[in-house]
Amino acid sequence: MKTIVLANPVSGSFDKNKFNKCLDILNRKFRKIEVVYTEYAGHAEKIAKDEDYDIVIPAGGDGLLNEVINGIENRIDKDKGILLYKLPFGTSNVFCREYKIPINPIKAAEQIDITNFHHIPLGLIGGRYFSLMVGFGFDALSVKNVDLNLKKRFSKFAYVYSGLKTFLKKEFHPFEFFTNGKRYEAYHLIVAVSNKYAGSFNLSKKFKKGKLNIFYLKNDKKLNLLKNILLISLYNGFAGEQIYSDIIKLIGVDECQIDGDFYKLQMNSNFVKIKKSSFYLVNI
Ligand SMILES: Nc1ncnc2c1ncn2[C@@H]1O[C@H](COP(=O)(O)OP(=O)(O)OP(=O)(O)O)[C@@H](O)[C@H]1O
Repeated sequence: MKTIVLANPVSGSFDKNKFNKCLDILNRKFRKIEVVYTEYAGHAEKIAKDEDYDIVIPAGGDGLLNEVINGIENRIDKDKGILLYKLPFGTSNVFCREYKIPINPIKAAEQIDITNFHHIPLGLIGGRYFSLMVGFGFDALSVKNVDLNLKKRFSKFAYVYSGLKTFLKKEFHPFEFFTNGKRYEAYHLIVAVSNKYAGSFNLSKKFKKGKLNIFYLKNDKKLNLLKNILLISLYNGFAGEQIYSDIIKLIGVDECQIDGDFYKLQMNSNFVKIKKSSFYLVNI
């Protein structure tokens, strides 16, 4: 069994000492480990797609994990049964919170147990897979406007600041989507396969795992948007409309955030689909 650890040395909470301790633990557990430090955005995706391995352990944030997942899902031999685990060295580590991987990376390394594993639901839009969510409107623009220097210095608060600026300044545009035999119009939309959002908040108490959980606001009233931001942050719940589906056709919008990173879609007409991961997430 070949294990590859892909570390992003510029991820939000990367710490060389802690990482070395994690490697000591992993070296004791696995016989053959290769460690690669990413050198640029996209590097982890290329390795995950092209290299030979049985277990892959990204050490970084949700953006790094998203690259690894897209790398695996685009492999020719993606059904060979790759195992995946994650060491949380990111800014918000939403994926680890969703799947109850300890937020302390050393504890996460200690608790890895490759005798337990399962597929996880993924979303797919415009050729990109996601393990958390895709967001449009306020969600997308807040991520787009994050100042990367502020993110380096103030971590999560850079997102809060960007959200505030976006909320105060931006006008939002309507777009439409079709699902379950109906047409919907929205200004803000989150399509989630994970209930955890922006850290440890929950999107909904009625979240359905294995479905596209669709949260949308059908008007652009700022008060309505504010109410939702506050409700998610304070009460773990979304006050707008919530529906479930397996497939959505979305028209009139091409800017989104995927798993916390801004992404420009190639077209402004796209399907969002639910998929089962071809890899297995190692359980704890
Ligand atoms: N060596 C590198 N130099 C610059 N960018 C990189 C490098 N390696 C990976 N990246 C990019 O950095 C982005 C952010 O990294 P990552 O997700 O690991 O940390 P984060 O943003 O702090 O955490 P989170 O996504 O949980 O908030 C990723 O989308 C990835 O494409």
